[in-house]
Amino acid sequence: MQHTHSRFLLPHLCPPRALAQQRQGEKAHSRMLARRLQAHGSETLGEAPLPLEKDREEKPDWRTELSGLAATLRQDEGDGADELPEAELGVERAYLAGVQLKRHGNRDRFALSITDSLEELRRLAQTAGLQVVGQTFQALEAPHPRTYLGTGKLAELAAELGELKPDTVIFDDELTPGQLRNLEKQLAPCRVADRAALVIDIFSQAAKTKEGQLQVHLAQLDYQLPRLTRMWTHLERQAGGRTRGMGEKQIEVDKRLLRLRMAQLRRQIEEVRRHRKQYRERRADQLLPVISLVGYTNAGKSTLLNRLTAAGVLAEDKLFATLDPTTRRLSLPSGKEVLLTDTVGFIQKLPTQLIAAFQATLEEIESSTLLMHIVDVSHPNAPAQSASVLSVLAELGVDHLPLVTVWNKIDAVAAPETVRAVASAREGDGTVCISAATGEGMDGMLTLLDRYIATLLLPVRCMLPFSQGDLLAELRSSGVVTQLAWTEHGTLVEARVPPTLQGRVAQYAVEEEEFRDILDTATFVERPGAGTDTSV
Ligand SMILES: Nc1nc2c(ncn2[C@@H]2O[C@H](COP(=O)(O)OP(=O)(O)OP(=O)(O)O)[C@@H](O)[C@H]2O)c(=O)[nH]1
Ligand SMILES: [Mg+2]
Repeated sequence: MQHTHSRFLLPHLCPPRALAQQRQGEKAHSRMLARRLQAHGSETLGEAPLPLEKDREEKPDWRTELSGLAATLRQDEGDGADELPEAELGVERAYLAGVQLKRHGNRDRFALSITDSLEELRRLAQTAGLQVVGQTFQALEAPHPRTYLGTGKLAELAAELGELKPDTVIFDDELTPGQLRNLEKQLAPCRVADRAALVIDIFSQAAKTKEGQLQVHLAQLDYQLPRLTRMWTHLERQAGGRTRGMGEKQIEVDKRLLRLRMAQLRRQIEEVRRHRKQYRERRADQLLPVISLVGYTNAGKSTLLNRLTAAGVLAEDKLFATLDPTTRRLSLPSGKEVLLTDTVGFIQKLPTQLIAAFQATLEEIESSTLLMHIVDVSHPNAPAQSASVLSVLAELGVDHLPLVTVWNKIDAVAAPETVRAVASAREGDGTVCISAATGEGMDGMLTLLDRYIATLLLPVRCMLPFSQGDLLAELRSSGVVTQLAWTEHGTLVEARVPPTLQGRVAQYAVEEEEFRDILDTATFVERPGAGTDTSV
């Protein structure tokens, strides 16, 4: 069961393999020391010493050193080269394979072309630290149910793999457990992985918070559960098929253990969430409207959060740079304060295990007042990326939330004027064009947010006792107060407020008619001006 404890699904990042790499490294280091000793005329040439922990601490990048050493050894001594192939030094070579669907239904009008999808897979592979050595695809009505590719194409692929000798072949779609088993048999010794495992591994590398790590671990186990059988085929091979029963029994035991572990993880996630929620509820700014930044991975969500709030979130040209949500306060031009949340990016063919595992994080999105859909308009596949974000939002059941579309990276498009014209002609309020990198378009975008937020707030009319001064202050800060009057019984308020605040003033609510009556007799009345200013 060691595979279930590993942090990664792809073999290149598994601890056992890392260990093997380390051992290889140590051997090489020993050989280097031995050769140095030889060069310096020492007589001690027996068992060369292993590098001490201390040595390694002083040279944190000992692998880089080893790569150089491996090259030297290859030149110097033929035998050394066999023991230190590139893969053993941390660079795993991968080959990519995909299927181009011959017929797209209307739903897939915006689906990525196979070349673009493979290009994206290449970027994913690189993000995971793999070196891509080649790629291929086949046009099919649908992936072959047993082998993903057709028989002829598979033979071709096997021959190509024989030539290029990559460590792993990665398929562009999630393979069924059956496809995975068959492909492993036919493509051995090359290992077989799929897009889902790759994305889950990248998430695993990126998760920083406890909750994020638990969620990724859950996704890994969920992915492994139906695929467990393959881990035990060696038992059957060893005994020429006679121990078949034993292997199967073991699988059952493993599956049960895995399910138990998953249940435990779910409980832990729930626990962490409860803590976070309690903490959040104690924060006063919980009552502010929440705007969530959603969008395709690498669209520029974190860059925008950083520009607007100096959040200092890591933003880089890398897929899935952000995994754990970050929230910051933001003042809109009207003076209204909102919370802006940066979320995990989406990708086409998002593994279902991840959607399930990230349900907790995505509930954050669910409780948003407004979504801001950030699109990298400079990307050649922007329409396809947009469409897949919208379909993931629908899959998550949050497509009912109001959404503002923001076309980012306008600085990087060839014809910005044309793009701007298309944007402003779009339905509804149009689409704002910005550059999170240069700051262009920020004012227009913030004004639009102000307008949206004002319309999204719910109307309330209430009579607050004088003892509820704090609540009145909250109404002013997170809502838009439209009328205010002082009476001998308390403060009469008409305002538009975020849904969270509406519940809290409900007990002081007054009907419109009653409101008018009290207003007529009020001693002092203020009309701050609807929707424009809250500084009453
Ligand atoms: N030219 C240009 N580049 C930008 C702009 N905004 C972001 N970028 C770059 O795009 C890359 C991705 O930006 P991020 O902010 O990390 O993107 P993200 O949406 O948070 O990505 P994930 O967290 O990976 O989902 C970085 O290299 C940014 O510097 C922009 O307006 N113009
Ligand atoms: Mg990010």
